[in-house]
Amino acid sequence: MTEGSARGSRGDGGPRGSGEPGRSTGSGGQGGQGGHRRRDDQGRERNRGGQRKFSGAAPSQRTRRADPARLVAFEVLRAVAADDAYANLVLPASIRKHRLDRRDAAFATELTYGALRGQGTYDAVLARCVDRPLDQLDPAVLDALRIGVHQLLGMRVPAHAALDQTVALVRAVIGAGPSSLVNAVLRKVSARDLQGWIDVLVGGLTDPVRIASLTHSHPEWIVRAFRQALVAHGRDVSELEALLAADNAAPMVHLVALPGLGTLEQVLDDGAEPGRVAPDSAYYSGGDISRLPGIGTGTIRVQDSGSQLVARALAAVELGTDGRDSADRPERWLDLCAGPGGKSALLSALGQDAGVHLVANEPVPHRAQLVRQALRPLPEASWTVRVGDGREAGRNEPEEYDRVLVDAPCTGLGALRRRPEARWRRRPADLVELAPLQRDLLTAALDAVAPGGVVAYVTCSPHHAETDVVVDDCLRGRPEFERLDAGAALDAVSIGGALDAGHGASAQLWPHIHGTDAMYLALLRKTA
Ligand SMILES: C[S@@+](CC[C@H](N)C(=O)[O-])C[C@H]1O[C@@H](n2cnc3c(N)ncnc32)[C@H](O)[C@@H]1O
Repeated sequence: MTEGSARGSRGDGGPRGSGEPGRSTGSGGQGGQGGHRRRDDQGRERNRGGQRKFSGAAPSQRTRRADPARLVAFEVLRAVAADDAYANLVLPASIRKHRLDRRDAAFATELTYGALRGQGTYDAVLARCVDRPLDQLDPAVLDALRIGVHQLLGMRVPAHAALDQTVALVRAVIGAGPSSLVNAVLRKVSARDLQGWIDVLVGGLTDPVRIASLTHSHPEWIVRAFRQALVAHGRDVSELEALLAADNAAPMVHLVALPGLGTLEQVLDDGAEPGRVAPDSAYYSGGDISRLPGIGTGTIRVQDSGSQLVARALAAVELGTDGRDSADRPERWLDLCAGPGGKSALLSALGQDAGVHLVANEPVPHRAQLVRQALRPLPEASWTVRVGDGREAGRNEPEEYDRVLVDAPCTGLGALRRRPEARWRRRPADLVELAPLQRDLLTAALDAVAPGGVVAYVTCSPHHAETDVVVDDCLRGRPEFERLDAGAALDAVSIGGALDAGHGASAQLWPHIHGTDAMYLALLRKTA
């Protein structure tokens, strides 16, 4: 597991002056002696001077005041576990509530996301250090332990600080009772580094899936699915390690400037890097994006480069001429599953010069409202947002559209790096539940597309059951559809023009190869 190795390491710079604005002092840490921690702009925590020993004071005698950044991480983990909350929604609110400065916010973010992503490996380590099954622990204590373990193994926070501060957190928010247990367990954990623990966990194992699962903190069924998808798309199975590791690295925020509307100049001046695969894109890791120019007006949007590429591929791919009357009229495009509107906005911007009218369909009213917001920078006459069930599009509007995007509801297994808790929440049963909807939506799109028109079937998941299997099922008995080379279509709209996303019946983007979410694309053209 690579979590935190870059962002969470310590000790690569000198100590800062104690009067520095925004420095978090915490309280009573380091054995209740009032020791200060310092964090740099990335939230890395540093030693004040050399390694210190663990506190001599009994856990029950130590401070009860929790470091606010750790408190934030704890609150988010609790909300995720107890309320099924999404970390990326709860975290910013908790950071605001506790008024963390930029450094503490970075530390809290790394601690929260790292503890969530690493949970599989960390729980396996904890199981070796706790004298009872983990499900017999108070869930709040288990979350506090995970926070402690990530500091020790994923962030390389000095061991004494990780222990003392986690014990302080437990005393403050749970009570003095479990503090001795937490102290004792974390001491045991601190005896090895991450690799040392992984060696212990996988020692004697032979099943490569189990080994990869423990090493890279993914559920085994997901490891198996990734392995199968790599092979299905002609990649070497040895890439699995890199793919899993990519899910554990904190991803950069990807930005897109809507063509004809936004410019990235200022964002790049502000420290963003130019995107490497999608045109008019950038990568940003400088924190709060809301202050970036263009974000407020919606002309620059947060969107993974993979999502950008699949939308661009659909917009650019050649239509068939047979039976189409598009020479006489502007094209009509349909985004069948549009909420929250990221691809709708890019599609509409891409279609402006050709006078395209985009219908963005979304059944959930509040998500449809987000689509309207996303489309706000585009001329109102060029788009329609509709609240409706996409499954009815084929019956209600047969052969109406020239290009149809089916960005299907899916497990999201291709975006695990951006949704730290998702891998533990998803179940194989979700695939079964989503399967009929995915098929119905694609079938509706096949019916709604005009002769010569193209349907893009897209998922942010590489799982075979919701990608190629769905497309194969829906195309059975539909000889009027031809599969286009989706890899070539992606190449044609990418920077450099050679993405290596596969040139078979479908294309697959990968985090470890393309730096994108694992987006799947199939392009299906209706012949006359
Ligand atoms: C993967 S998301 C789409 C993301 C969107 N294309 C974007 O880029 O912002 C799938 C969407 O499908 C919607 N959905 C669920 N059931 C649907 C249905 N029966 N018809 C159409 N859309 C549906 C969900 O509400 C969700 O907004």
